Amino acid sequence: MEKLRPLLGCIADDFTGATDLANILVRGGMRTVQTIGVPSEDLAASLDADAIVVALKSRTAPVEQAVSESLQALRWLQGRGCRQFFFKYCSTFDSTSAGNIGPVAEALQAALAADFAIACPAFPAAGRTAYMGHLFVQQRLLSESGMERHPLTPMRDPDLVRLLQAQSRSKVGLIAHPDVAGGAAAVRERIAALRSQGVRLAIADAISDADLITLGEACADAPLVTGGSGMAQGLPANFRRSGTLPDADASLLPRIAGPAVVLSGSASVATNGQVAAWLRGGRRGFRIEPLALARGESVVAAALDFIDAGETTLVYATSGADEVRRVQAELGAAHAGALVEQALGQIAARLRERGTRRFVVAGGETSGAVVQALGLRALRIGAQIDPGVPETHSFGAGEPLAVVLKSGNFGTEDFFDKALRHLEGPVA
Ligand SMILES: Nc1ncnc2c1ncn2[C@@H]1O[C@H](COP(=O)(O)OP(=O)(O)O)[C@@H](O)[C@H]1O
Ligand SMILES: O=C(O)[C@@H](O)C(=O)COP(=O)(O)O
Repeated sequence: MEKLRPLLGCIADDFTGATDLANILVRGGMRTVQTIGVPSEDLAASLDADAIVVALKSRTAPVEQAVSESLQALRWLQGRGCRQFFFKYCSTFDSTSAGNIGPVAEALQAALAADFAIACPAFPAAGRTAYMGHLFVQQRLLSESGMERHPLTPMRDPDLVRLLQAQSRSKVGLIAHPDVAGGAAAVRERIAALRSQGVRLAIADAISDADLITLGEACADAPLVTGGSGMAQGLPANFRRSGTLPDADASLLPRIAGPAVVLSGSASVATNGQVAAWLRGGRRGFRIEPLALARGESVVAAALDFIDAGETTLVYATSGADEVRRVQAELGAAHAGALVEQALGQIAARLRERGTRRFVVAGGETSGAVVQALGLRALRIGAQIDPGVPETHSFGAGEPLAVVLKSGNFGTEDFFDKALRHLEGPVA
């Protein structure tokens, strides 16, 4: 088979966010692989894809580190021959108070000699919309959505132009909704006007998928696009229009058989509902107690004893906000998180040795820990299970595994069952 040259090179600031973006690209008909960090050259040879997403863990890293890792990823993607580049951040614009999004976007712009880039975190399918430069989560402004209390990236300003301007050296502008509603030509006109005023980065409004398609079309010739996963929705059509992307189902993956496990270290509201629904259904569950881990009890061994290859087990540290606060007050948030992540990582690695082949993981940080403990290097992206969450298969690191990485906020209440049913699906 002829080897594909990638068209789109993406840099994502976290693992589940990378998977979310890859899912959008696959739905747009682009065969997509996600790499765990910047890959080594030996993996490059097996990366046959229309789009490559390099997953970094740079969202909460110090600014200089986020910039240097993003530039390293860019150089690697340029070396693969990508024609356009996408910087993916969270649909809630998660950035530290020092602000990684502006500096990374500006560094990528400088490296690509791109004097203008759009910035649009909107993802209406997940309830994130941007209007007049203000970001909403469902019906609430970002700063009143709960995100203002996020432990690592508290989002207290919903005015994204002001926020991005505070993070950036260059002038930030706005492509407001009336221009977006006017279609791709109106957006291009607005971009030309902003450029003539010296604006180099502009927040773009979007309240619907149609708006995102318009913005994507307007960015057909842009060397760099930045945004949430939704902003990538319109990009595959550009490649198809230019004749570089054939019509194909990009989501086909063969079936991987073998025992399954669900690992949840996510503390978010959606995951709490999913864990509760699983347990309410009388399904097998093993609770990881961070305080027991801190006391040095053999929690990992107990979990491994409890897990039954015949019946899928949920291993979870997921707890309500009050319980997490109580644990964090005792252990410190970072230590508590590290203990849980390490335990879930160890359990995953041991289960793989015991023959488990299918892993459903909940939580961004948790996914990072599990993927690293399993030594995964790259994932081929399959069909969507729920918005933002596709099935993936590992490759380039031993026998392939079926892996589902669920961002904390994503998925319906029956997500774990749905994901397991999906992995059982017909052989492609
Ligand atoms: N019961 C708990 N007490 C304290 N920390 C926890 C608990 N359960 C999970 N954690 C930690 O909270 C963090 C959750 O982050 P993440 O995995 O990104 O999911 P989410 O962002 O959906 O909450 C992880 O570091 C995890 O180890
Ligand atoms: O854009 C989004 O909302 C997601 O892709 C994402 O990045 C979520 O991050 P986590 O909640 O940390 O998984």
